[in-house]
Amino acid sequence: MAVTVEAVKAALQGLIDPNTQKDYVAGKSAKNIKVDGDDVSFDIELGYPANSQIDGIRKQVIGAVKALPGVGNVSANVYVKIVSHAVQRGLKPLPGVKNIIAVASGKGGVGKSTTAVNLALALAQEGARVGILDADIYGPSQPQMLGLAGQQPESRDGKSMEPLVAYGVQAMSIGFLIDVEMPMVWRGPMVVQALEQMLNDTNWQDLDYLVVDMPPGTGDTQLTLAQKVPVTGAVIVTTPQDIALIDARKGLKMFEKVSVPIIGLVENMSIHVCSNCGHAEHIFGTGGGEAMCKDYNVEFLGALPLELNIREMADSGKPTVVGAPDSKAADIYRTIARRVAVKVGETAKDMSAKFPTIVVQNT
Ligand SMILES: Nc1ncnc2c1ncn2[C@@H]1O[C@H](COP(=O)(O)OP(=O)(O)OP(=O)(O)O)[C@@H](O)[C@H]1O
Repeated sequence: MAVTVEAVKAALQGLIDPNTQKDYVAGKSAKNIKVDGDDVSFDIELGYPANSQIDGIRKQVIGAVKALPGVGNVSANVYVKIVSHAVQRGLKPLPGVKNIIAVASGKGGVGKSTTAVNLALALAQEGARVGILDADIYGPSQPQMLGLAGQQPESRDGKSMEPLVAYGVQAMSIGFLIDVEMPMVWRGPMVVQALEQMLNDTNWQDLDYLVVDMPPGTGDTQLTLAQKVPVTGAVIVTTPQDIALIDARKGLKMFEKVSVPIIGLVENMSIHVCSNCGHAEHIFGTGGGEAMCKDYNVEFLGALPLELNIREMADSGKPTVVGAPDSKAADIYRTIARRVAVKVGETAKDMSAKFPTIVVQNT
């Protein structure tokens, strides 16, 4: 029986992409299906970085098509194409940056910066071009966590700045631009201007994702930033205790108010496993993050344990994803990163480049 394009399509329709949970036809990944005699070739386009996934997906799709009666050689070109997605109405995406992901928290100290850096590193490990912008005015910690402490960005033309680079991730920090010893009342008003400068005057090199480590909280400064930074979506980090969750809710509402889609929630310091006896304790309570996600119809991206190693590695300039890539925690960060990328891929695409600028002239 001769093989047909329809039969190949049906076979791909019967397979679920393990990351998007959609079949390859409904998810618009299957392209260019060609049948030449017995031989079949097709493309599978993934909208998220997938270094660790490509081989598995190639085997999965080739296996299913090979099982069709009458099929000879099967070749599948599985590749990644990350596109730019829409930002808040009235804002323009940044040139050279396809997607900005804000990492925020309702209150300080919940592990937002640690989550942001591991998220950026995990996206880079999966093959994406990634930058991190440290806008955490209360404690800019990205230079330390990336082993860049003491370094300063260079300017080649006296106007724009070159990002520093660590582990393949381009980095810029508000700590480079303002005196963090200065009292907060003076720093506050400078934050918005400094952030705009970092966004616009950094020579970001062709980024798929720019992760922005936002200042914690839901005050005026945070609201202004949420309005001014052209983001694709926001990730909220919280710990499971009630008091942090109340603040996380406020964070979620703040982004909703300014029409920024919520990518999901990360629960940090979820459980503590004693490194001596292995006993597991929910120090900050349990189930709060997931319950909140159900209430607000937001994706629960994952939960990180409270683990000495996570803090030590971040402090030493080699966060878990690069410092202990084979650890369980690194695996959780990578899973969260993949979910974030898939979720970004599902938001509305940026069409601004497709429309001509319309100028109304009185003649
Ligand atoms: N899962 C974890 N296990 C152990 N320590 C952690 C974990 N996550 C973060 N930490 C540590 O907790 C401290 C606070 O984390 P971090 O700076 O990421 O929080 P933050 O929410 O960004 O705080 P702020 O916004 O106030 O700067 C850091 O010392 C960090 O190393």
